[in-house]
Amino acid sequence: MSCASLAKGLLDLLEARERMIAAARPLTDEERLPLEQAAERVLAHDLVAGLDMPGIDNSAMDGYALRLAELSDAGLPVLMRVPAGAGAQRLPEGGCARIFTGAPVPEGADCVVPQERVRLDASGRVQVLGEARPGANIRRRGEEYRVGDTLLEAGASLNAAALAMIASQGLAEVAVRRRLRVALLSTGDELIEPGIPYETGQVYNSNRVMLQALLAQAGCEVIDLGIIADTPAALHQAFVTARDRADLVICTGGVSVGEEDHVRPVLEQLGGIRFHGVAIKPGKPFAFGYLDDGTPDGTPLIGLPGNPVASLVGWQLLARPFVQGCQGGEVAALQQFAVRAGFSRRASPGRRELLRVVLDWQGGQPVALLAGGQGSHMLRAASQAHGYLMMVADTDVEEGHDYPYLPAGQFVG
Ligand SMILES: Nc1nc2c(c(=O)[nH]1)N[C@H]1C(S)=C(S)[C@@H](COP(=O)(O)OP(=O)(O)OC[C@H]3O[C@@H](n4cnc5c(N)ncnc54)[C@H](O)[C@@H]3O)O[C@H]1N2
Ligand code: MOO
Repeated sequence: MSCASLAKGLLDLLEARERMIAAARPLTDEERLPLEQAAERVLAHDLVAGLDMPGIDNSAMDGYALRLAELSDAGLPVLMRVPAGAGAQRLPEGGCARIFTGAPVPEGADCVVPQERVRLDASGRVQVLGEARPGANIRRRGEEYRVGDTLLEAGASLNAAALAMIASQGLAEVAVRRRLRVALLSTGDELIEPGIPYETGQVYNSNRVMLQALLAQAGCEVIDLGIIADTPAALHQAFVTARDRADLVICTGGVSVGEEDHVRPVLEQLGGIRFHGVAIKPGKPFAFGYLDDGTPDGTPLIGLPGNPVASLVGWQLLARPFVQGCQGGEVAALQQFAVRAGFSRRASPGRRELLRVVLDWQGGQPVALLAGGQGSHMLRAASQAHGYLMMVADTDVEEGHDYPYLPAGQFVG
């Protein structure tokens, strides 16, 4: 989208995202962890294979290992039994071996025939039914990778399969990047914590638990500073405390333009703003800057809007890639593909709107339907959406036309 069509003073979403990614300075501190504590952490160094995989030629099936050249109508006697875990052995001439999945293929054998494809005659000799091919059902030593190969690159996120692969190398520990320490604070005198009796005009703090969950999913250590009073002095004090304890400060609310919105002026006093305002709906009053001298040597601060869905979108599209970059992880490009809209909707002037939608499969094709109310305070649709249908600023959605769809799954973790 050209900048000319953006609402005045607002950055385009993709430019703001690029700026956040470029601003991230990867943490260099690392720690060694037992594998059972390393799930979803970021690998600190390339992982190089110390063992061939598989380590031996082994059977992929329960069956019989044999020499193809010795097969005849007379069948082969079973001369040995090789369970998984057995040591190296040689197949005697003129016979075959009973073998099990994962067991070492005895030297000399060039094929494993699954037990379903043999018949044992009255004397217990093995007759192969159908054709047997050289090398069939033998998993060769090193066929997946060899000693010295790079298995994972530094920055990889340790998912369950990655942890299993590290374990399969015989390693009990792994070096990972230290968790990013994030100070989290909510502003707003109307806010009360869940569990407290409600009085008219008050608002339960829903951003706090949402961001705690999102930060935990992203592998951060959360320093929760709770609700801060809506005064410049209280916010000033909270930012100083946060700055001294954390690598990054995230606050929600008070980031718009009213006289009750103190985030921007206090950030300007204590450091400097890099940008404020992104041409998206929800999520417009997103702010990014640094405490201390306002340069990247200071502590970064992200101001998310108070409206809960605006806060969620600001996290997913802008704050999360910054956090991933700071953790030394990979920041994937936004995943999107075209999906048909099952509704029509008027455009927002000057902002891309991210509609919370569910996919309905109609005749094998996905069709996007609104997941519910689209106000930036409406959590119900956000909690049920499968993803976002991204509208172009100033362009209406017309039912039956295709639009970019961003699956929500890409924002998890
Ligand atoms: N004159 C203008 N007014 C507003 C503009 C604007 O450009 N000009 N922008 C609007 C947009 S867009 C948004 S988004 C909001 C964001 O405002 P703030 O970030 O300053 O947030 P608050 O005013 O503090 O709160 C907005 C809304 O969200 C509720 N809230 C705040 N914190 C929480 C929380 N932790 N949990 C649940 N709900 C929260 C708060 O009660 C308000 O209802 O500004 C528009 N206004
Ligand atoms: O950008 Mo705000 O999030 O529309 O409500």
